[in-house]
Amino acid sequence: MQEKIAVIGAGTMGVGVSHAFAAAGHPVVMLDVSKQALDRAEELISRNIRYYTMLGAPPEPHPGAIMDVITLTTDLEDVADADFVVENVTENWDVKKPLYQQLEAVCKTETVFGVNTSAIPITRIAGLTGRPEQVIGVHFMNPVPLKPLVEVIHGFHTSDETVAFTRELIRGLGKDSLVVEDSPGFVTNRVMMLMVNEAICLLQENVAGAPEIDRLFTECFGHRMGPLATADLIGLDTVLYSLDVLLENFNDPKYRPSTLLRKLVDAGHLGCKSGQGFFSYA
Ligand SMILES: NC(=O)c1ccc[n+]([C@@H]2O[C@H](COP(=O)([O-])OP(=O)(O)OC[C@H]3O[C@@H](n4cnc5c(N)ncnc54)[C@H](O)[C@@H]3O)[C@@H](O)[C@H]2O)c1
Repeated sequence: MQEKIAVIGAGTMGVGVSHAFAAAGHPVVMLDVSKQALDRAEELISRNIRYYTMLGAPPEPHPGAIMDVITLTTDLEDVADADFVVENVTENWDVKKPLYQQLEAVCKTETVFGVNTSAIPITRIAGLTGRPEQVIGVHFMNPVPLKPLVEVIHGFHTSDETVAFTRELIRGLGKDSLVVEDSPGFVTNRVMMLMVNEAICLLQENVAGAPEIDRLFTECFGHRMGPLATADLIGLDTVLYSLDVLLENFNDPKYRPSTLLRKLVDAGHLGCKSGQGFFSYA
């Protein structure tokens, strides 16, 4: 019997994480506070299945197999018996904090909490629960079904059993994992968010246009995507929240988000998920 997975948050990451666990045969409960987000998630997963298979993800065993094992809900009681929670809600302490207090109250004592955050320290989140040894960072990359490696973050209290259990689950998805110690932004986003923010500053200063900035990275450095397209894929609100977390934690002005980034988020230009960011997505 495959472990039951609870995926909290049905946005950009929740969609991909649910897809990956369901494709590996796990029963998945996907929870969001927004019924609209759940409807959109269902539509996106169904649409992504054929697309990701074309790009190299394992095919569905039979049509409908992936959605068949995903239950959509807005009721937290439905995740009570999950073996593993992957939390993917908005990158904001005021949103995550009450959620962990609720999860702690509702989930069985054995449940392991996997935190899919871009930058918030895992030890800080673990401190919201009465089971800090069962809290671990699982930094999945977007789009989850196509990315071969997961950055796993070892919190101050995370136990060896929790690390082993989590890595085994990730192996079952056909992915590898790499364990790093807890620090804001971990390895990936401490570097990547700075690069993305600096690219936005260049655009703001009219040093070059968005296509030109990205082209220099794809064609000169061989990056698969430029920093601005990467920001659009992540979500500009998530980039902004992550920079705010890095700035708050390190108290170093090098993480100060560009004013253009803040303006675009205020304007509702959030990247791929809203249809418009630095580039347009029909
Ligand atoms: N976007 C990326 O590329 C990426 C990559 C790795 C990690 N992350 C992290 O994953 C998390 C989610 O990011 P995202 O891009 O999917 O965000 P998103 O804005 O696309 O989705 C967040 C979802 O969480 C839901 N939500 C908010 N509060 C909730 C609650 N209390 N209970 C249940 N659902 C709730 C929202 O309704 C929304 O559907 C963030 O912490 C982010 O930093 C994002």
